[in-house]
Amino acid sequence: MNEHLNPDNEHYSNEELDLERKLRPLSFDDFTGQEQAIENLKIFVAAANQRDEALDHTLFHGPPGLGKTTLAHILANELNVGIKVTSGPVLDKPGDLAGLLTNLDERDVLFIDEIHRLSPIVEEYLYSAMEDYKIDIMIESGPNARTVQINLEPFTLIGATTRSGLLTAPMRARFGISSRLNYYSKELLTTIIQRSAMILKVPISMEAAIEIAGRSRGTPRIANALLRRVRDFAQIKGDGTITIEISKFALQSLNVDAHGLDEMDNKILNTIIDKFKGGPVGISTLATAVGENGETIEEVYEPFLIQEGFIMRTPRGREVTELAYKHLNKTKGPDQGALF
Ligand SMILES: Nc1ncnc2c1ncn2[C@@H]1O[C@H](COP(=O)(O)OP(=O)(O)OP(=O)(O)O)[C@@H](O)[C@H]1O
Ligand SMILES: [Mg+2]
Repeated sequence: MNEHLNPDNEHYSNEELDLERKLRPLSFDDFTGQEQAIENLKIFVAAANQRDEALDHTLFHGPPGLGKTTLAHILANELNVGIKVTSGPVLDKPGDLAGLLTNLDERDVLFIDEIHRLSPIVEEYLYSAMEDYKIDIMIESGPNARTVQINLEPFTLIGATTRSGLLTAPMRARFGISSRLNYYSKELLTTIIQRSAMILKVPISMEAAIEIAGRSRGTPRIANALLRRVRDFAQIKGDGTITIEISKFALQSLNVDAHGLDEMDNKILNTIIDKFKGGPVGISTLATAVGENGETIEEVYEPFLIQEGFIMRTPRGREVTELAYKHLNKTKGPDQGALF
């Protein structure tokens, strides 16, 4: 497994990487939530296994930290095949891709993270590999240079992206299976935190797990990260057990937002309130004001803010709700809301 090719990992310290690996579910049964997606995948995998065929190419899309990479590895495990891991920005020449593809065994998985960031040349090269399991490679150079077509073993490409809107239509069309991951409920995150605590061998009360879950922005990665930090507080300030008191104290010390909103979430809400009187404001205007790409706001930030009831989408743009004012301790100006 070429984990080192995964740029994802750059953001983590060794300790964190190690824990990430330990906490990562390895099978469908270990994986909590995303029920609809999992139920379908189980069927597709069972059918492919029964026919002894490669699983159809599969795309996972959705916000960061919800389990796309985890599911790619689970699929390889459940298919009982090998997996090679790479990512869009790393593959800059068709030759790199050819090397990976020709080393795949029958039914193996090739996982390409951040697949929306493939260069157009590499992407085009991938098309015939996906479609006919064939690629052209250039042999020799100079006057003798020529291309030969070689056959690949049937394989499964698994792509992951936080930005499905940036995938080209031809790329998207080549995935037989496409699965969108959604934010996790507080209940599911509580279960995930309890499972992680068990693996880390740290006792945790039900109340504490619920408290941490509520501050995790619907995201298992954040839930696990908070659990690890709260565990430190329990170890140093308490007797090692994660109680509700320790959790509240730790989360407050860590400045974790009561809803788990991150900096950009809060910036978006603050901007709509302060600069646009609470909205409605169009996505591109908002994007310029917060200095983020409009599509990123739509795919990565907004879904959570809408799900949690901080923002409403109206035909004239985005509007913040009462809950957003309350969350940010702001009051509506006199002329705000008067239009409605
Ligand atoms: N359903 C789940 N149950 C338990 N743990 C989960 C689940 N989904 C994700 N995790 C945990 O959250 C961490 C982050 O998940 P993962 O790396 O798969 O997210 P991702 O969607 O690939 O994120 P990114 O877009 O940033 O690459 C994993 O290490 C795993 O431990
Ligand atoms: Mg990932």
